[in-house]
Amino acid sequence: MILEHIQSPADVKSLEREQLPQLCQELRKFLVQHVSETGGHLASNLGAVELTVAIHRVFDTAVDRLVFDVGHQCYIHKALTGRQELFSTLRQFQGLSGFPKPHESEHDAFIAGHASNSVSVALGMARARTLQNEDYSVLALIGDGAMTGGLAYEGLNNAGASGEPLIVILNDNGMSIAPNVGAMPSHLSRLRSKPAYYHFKKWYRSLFGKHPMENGLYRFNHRVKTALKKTLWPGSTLFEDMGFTYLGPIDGHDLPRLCDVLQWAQELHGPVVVHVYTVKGKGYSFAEQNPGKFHGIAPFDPETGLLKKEAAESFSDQFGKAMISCATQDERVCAITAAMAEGTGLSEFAKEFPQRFFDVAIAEGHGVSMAAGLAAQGMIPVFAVYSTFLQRGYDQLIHDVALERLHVVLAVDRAGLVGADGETHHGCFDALYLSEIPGFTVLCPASFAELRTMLRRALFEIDGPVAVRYPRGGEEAFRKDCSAEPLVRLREGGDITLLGYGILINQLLEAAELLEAEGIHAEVLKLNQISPLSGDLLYTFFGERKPLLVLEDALGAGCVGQRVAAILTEGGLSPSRLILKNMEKHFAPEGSVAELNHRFGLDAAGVAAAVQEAIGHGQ
Ligand SMILES: Cc1ncc(C[n+]2csc(CCOP(=O)(O)OP(=O)(O)O)c2C)c(N)n1
Ligand SMILES: CC(=O)[C@@H](O)[C@H](O)COP(=O)(O)O
Ligand SMILES: [Mg+2]
Repeated sequence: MILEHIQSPADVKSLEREQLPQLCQELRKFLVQHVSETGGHLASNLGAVELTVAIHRVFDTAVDRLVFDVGHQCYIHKALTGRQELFSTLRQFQGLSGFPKPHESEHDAFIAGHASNSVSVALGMARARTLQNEDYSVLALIGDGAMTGGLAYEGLNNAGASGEPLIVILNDNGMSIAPNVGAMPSHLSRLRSKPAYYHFKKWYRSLFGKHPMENGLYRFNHRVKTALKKTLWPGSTLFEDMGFTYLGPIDGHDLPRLCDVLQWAQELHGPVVVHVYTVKGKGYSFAEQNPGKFHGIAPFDPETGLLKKEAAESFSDQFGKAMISCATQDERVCAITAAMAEGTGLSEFAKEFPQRFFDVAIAEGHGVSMAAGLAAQGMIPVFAVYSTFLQRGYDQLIHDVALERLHVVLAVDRAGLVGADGETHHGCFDALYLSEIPGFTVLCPASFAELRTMLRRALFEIDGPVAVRYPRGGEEAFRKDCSAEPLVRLREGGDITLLGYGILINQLLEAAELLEAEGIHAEVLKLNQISPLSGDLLYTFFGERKPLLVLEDALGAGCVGQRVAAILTEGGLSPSRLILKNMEKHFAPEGSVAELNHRFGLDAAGVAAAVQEAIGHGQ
């Protein structure tokens, strides 16, 4: 066994070249074994094994800066940088994160989770290095999916022209989570089919010995050749036009070649794109055959590739079905996804209504603006998007949608705590930022039936922009009936009001039971619409002044609880005591949703304890 002796990248460097294929084989086995137990992002990591080993052979990530894009492909890097023994805790509460985390290791240069920012971050680091007169390499490792995001082009545009030494490694496997879409993937696939130029470059370079950049003639020729090529050769790549030296395409599973090319890229001492093509899921047949399923997978049996526990029906599944029914009824209904068709439950819709389904790639801002355009011309666009990724479209929501009160519907999936993906992926902001935008109606179903009803209301009854926000996963214990009213009383009680929205209502109902056993009678109110909040409606429910607890899996500042309390105070009905149970100013880490709710005191026990502390037993 080689892998068990790898404690740091220095151990990778000290291996003989002949030992490297075995290391790669062991790494793949290690990945499959661990991810099958914990769940995680398997396919992308399997495809990046040789590439990561090559990076550690050529660079020193304790000094050189390796910026991962998205970061879901960092597992091999973690295994090679002293974190192998933590893999049994991968993506668990207080365990090893599934994404790069600078606080975990000096080898993790930057945090990651959201796509397409790596080139910008790397350019910032490269500029800092130059300003500080230091000498190290900066690398951005970006996939072809992440390369469809607009932010990547802002970075490339700036980096290519800057002349800063910076290496962008483009790991092109033809896949986002699903097959990649759009013009850029087509450009890349054309490049993949034309490796001849790279071979010529390689041969020409070999004429100048081991370190051609040290040869003045080579350096001069390189500059002349680049200039001539830009002027005369119309087939140059987008990257070259942007000011990068383009090296590729290179077989990303050919380790010796990868090492040579990375060395070469380092010596070029300018903006370089290394275009590597890989196979997503490489080396594990189930993942190679079905890279989408193994992109991010729950625990599975490594022998059969089957999930250990079949996933229960989710809000996303229900949303997908409801969308088919709405689109059947009304030809104006369209669906938009930003590379998350499967995750948002839209795969069947895409098959049934291919003309009215738009995958815009990893481009949430564009998705919002395109929805605005569709709405402006009389269609009913529904943009299904994870809460966390919608953050990328905040300006477009205000500028392109809200100012003209366009009827754009947002299906905000993964609202609230999401679990194992951790701080970069929780949807703890949308309830605040959507409610802030004038004219937005924000609906919060707590059951499948409510999701169906609210989606219909959003599409066919409510004017202007509407968001329907619902959580990751399935229904909980809440009574599965459905209420369309903006505010509903679920339980009577004279000692305190417990107010919540979405599935957190389950914790409130459970807390009310716990409190009842202690002799505290809690009323439970459920907000179905968190914006706009009607004073008149609130006043009818809060006629009698008593303590109020508001439960939210959102940040504290600007939360619904604060807004409700302000409205009540304005109406002279301020609660006798206000208890806001939310995440205050904390980013939640990874962990199961139940563990995280417990950590922040948002579970039934936490709510009951807060009530008891605030109003005591003697009520
Ligand atoms: C802004 C943003 N939108 C969506 C996602 C969800 N997402 C995570 S990985 C991924 C596909 C990335 O494809 P690629 O960069 O090619 O990496 P691969 O998985 O193929 O290695 C998507 C859409 C995200 N992380 N960030
Ligand atoms: C890395 C990434 O951003 C996605 O793969 C994300 O992890 C998907 O999350 P779900 O598992 O909730 O679909
Ligand atoms: Mg890809």
